[in-house]
Amino acid sequence: MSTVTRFAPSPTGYLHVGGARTALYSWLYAKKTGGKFILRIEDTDLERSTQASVDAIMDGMNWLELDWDEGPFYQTKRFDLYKEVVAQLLAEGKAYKCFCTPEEVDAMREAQMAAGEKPKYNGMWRERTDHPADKPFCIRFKNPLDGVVVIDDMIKGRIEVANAELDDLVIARSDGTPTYNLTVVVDDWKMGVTHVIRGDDHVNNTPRQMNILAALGATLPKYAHVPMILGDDGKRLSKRHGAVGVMQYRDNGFLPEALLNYLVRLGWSHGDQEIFSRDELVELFDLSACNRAPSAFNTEKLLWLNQHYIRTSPVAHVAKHLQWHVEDQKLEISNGPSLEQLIAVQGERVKTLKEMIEVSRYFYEDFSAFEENAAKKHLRPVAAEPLKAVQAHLAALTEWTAEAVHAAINGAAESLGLGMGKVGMPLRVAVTGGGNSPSLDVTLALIGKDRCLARIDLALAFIAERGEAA
Ligand SMILES: Nc1ncnc2c1ncn2[C@@H]1O[C@H](COP(=O)(O)OP(=O)(O)OP(=O)(O)O)[C@@H](O)[C@H]1O
Repeated sequence: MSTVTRFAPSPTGYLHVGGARTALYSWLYAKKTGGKFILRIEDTDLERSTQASVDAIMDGMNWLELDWDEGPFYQTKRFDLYKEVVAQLLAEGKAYKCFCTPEEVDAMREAQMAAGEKPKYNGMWRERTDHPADKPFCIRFKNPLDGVVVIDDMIKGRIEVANAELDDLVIARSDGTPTYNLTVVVDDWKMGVTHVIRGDDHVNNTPRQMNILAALGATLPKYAHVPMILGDDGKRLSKRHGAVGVMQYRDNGFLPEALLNYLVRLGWSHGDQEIFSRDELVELFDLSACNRAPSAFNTEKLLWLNQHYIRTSPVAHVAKHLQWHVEDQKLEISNGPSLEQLIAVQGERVKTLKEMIEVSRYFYEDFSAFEENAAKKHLRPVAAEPLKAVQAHLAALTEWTAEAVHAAINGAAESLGLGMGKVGMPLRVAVTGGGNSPSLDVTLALIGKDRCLARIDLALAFIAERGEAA
């Protein structure tokens, strides 16, 4: 039987990294075993679910290239099926009508708590047949009274839960709508899910769901409960706790493979290997090697991985993702270096694609002011002579290449008997506006001759003005 896994988010916001990692593990397991990965939208909470959230979740999955083989299936479109299953359980005596009012259920719980007992529905309507004709009712599942449910969890190992701990779960509300555990059970069953890989926030639901599946005569799937990713506050990341959405990482300049590599390692390891290509992951990923403990998000490591992928990925691929930031930051790049050229000079120097564009504007745009600290330090009156000399050497060049620029800077320094630094730093501030840039020869070559000469004029004017003011 081939593997079927699923990712089943509730569309109540964007896809955050906790959900994304759980989706990734389900996706990897399906790919690894040559099976199918299903996307199911658990949208039965009508008040909180929105189509915009469904779109945001799919955007996140698309960006991470977690492609689904089937779906998205919407639970709200499957109510007839759920109702049929509830009716079947009722007809077979595996579920029953409960006429308790919410007040009665509350009173029952309060009395149990006052007596020091664990609050639990006491099954008072389980065997009754004296059903009132005109009172609303919900439908409860007849949970077995004895025995234990054993979850042979692929990550957590064996978990045993006594049936005595589980009460008779409501599977349909008094308005006839099915409840969460019922819809999940029906879908996992009808969709032929063989492996339920989900966050361990669901582990308490599992024995209840297994009992309902057994009552339906369904083959039980295998379960793998993935530990939570925790936020800085030590609580599980969730939309309600302001977790960062996957697309925010795109906006912040991360490559999808860096986030994917980071997420897979956060909770799974293969020896001490840190870098995994997608193909390697499909080959090596193994649920039994997942951590049992929760993990905390570490941005430093993600940045390190991002830098690695910026440096080592095919330049055309990085350029494709960089283009998004060009547009996002509204940079006009037609009259400057190509993105491939930019990546070649800045790739080693930045940690994110966003930063790459932020620090590269001078290649494409003139600036109206020099960075204050850099100018204070390097555009002083003593810099005027070296700047004039280097400008003359540069102006005389007949070809504008990094080598020629290099020779011109050297020539200017030698003519004045100065070290390279005395010429180089003022020149850098003059042409880039600040004190940080890739190597000067390459930088000037990419900025272009006319722009460089004009910017040196501006720097000289700035120095002159400064001299007068002093
Ligand atoms: N912090 C987390 N770490 C790992 N997995 C998570 C985390 N939060 C949710 N998941 C898993 O992601 C999947 C989708 O969950 P869901 O759509 O309910 O997201 P959610 O963030 O938990 O929602 P909400 O914030 O509304 O509680 C489930 O399998 C869930 O267990």
